[in-house]
Amino acid sequence: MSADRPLRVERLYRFYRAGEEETLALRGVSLQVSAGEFLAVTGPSGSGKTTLLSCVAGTDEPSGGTIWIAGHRMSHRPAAVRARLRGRHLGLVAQENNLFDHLSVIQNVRLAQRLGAADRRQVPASLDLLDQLGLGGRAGDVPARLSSGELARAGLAVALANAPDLVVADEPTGELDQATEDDVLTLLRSCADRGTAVLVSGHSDAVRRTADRVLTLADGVMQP
Ligand SMILES: Nc1ncnc2c1ncn2[C@@H]1O[C@H](COP(=O)(O)OP(=O)(O)OP(=O)(O)O)[C@@H](O)[C@H]1O
Repeated sequence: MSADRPLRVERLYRFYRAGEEETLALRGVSLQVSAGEFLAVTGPSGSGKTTLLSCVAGTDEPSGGTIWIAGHRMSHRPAAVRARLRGRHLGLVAQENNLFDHLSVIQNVRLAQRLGAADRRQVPASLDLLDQLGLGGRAGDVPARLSSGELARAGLAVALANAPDLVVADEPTGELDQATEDDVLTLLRSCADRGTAVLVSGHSDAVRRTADRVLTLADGVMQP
């Protein structure tokens, strides 16, 4: 087991307590994603997918277990350390768009690059990245002028702004029409084909078909 795999999750637990009520959302989940691999996590509503991906992204803290991102421990670290690791190693694809409305597409990408503080030599030129995603002609437009497909691409450009080791997308295709869903999955697939590790949650057959490997969560437990 290599220490510098883009993602390693070991025996992850997450309890939620709300008053008297306790929910065990993750019960000893382990998984790994290799460079260039597209892993889909599927499972019924409430099975723990969002909880798992939030812990991986460091926006939530697990109750037990360990998460390693590109050889760095993400779990049980202060929020500021998790945010720094997220900026350097992770690209997050948000369900709602992750763009600032008053900035153009290219300004959004450049802002993500300034905040991410990744190794500058690895960071793609912002316009090259937009060209790769078919958005070169939209660089100067604000999000309100983009179609839903272009918005999804622009969100992905922000996620890829710092050449992340791992892209995490929680149900990225949830609200999208079929053509835009196919578009987003094709782009995530090509990220994996260029060597990035990709972790996606989702229900659809298209997500399952696009992935190299599909794992199923049920009631917080990864199914064999
Ligand atoms: N902040 C919270 N407080 C209390 N319980 C929570 C919280 N977040 C999630 N849960 C519970 O944890 C379990 C897993 O939820 P989670 O959102 O991770 O599932 P999911 O598989 O992503 O569902 P969906 O497909 O509907 O998004 C559920 O029982 C949910 O009610």
